[in-house]
Amino acid sequence: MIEATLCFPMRSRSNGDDPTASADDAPDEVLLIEKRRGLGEGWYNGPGGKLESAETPRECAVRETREEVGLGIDPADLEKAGELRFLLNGEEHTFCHVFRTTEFDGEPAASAEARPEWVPVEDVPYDQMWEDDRLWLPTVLEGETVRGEFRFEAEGDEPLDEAEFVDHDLETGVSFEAGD
Ligand SMILES: COc1nc(N)nc2c1ncn2[C@H]1C[C@H](O)[C@@H](COP(=O)(O)OP(=O)(O)OP(=O)(O)O)O1
Repeated sequence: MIEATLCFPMRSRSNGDDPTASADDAPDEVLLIEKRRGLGEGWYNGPGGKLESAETPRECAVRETREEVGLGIDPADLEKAGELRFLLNGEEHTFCHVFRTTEFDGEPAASAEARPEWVPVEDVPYDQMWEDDRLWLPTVLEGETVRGEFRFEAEGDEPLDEAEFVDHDLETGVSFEAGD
């Protein structure tokens, strides 16, 4: 079983040029990446990746976001937003910790792994993303929490990103342990 993370940096569009903007404006843009290699290549997703040994999920989300798009994040500024279990042919394939943050340093920059893009939350390109994303990501981008199980079926040794999405269970408004 793979343990992995996804991180969704968010900002308010109006905090840029709009003189009437307030720091309290709700975040309405999310930083997505177009994945350039590996699992989910060519699709949009949040920055993220697999945990390295002895790394916590928060440390992984911080490291992957820095490596993929160059943003600096304090682990304490990550808000746990979800836990997703992906099953392939009935076996647990990936357990994914989802984080959201509005606190980060720097400007996103492309890397060998990812091309970053700020996207208004109403324009998230779900037709160019993992099929499960449209079920849980809107809730995460609204500031809520999710816990879900998503089941995929594949022929032979087909990888997860070529498998067929079959069904799911999803719970919203869940609580996570402090520090999770
Ligand atoms: C099955 O549905 C999925 N949906 C979404 N949105 N994201 C998923 C799904 N399955 C896996 N993922 C995420 C989890 C990780 O963030 C990435 C895959 O990461 P990758 O395998 O590329 O891991 P890295 O550590 O970055 O890769 P390297 O080994 O190349 O360093 O997809």
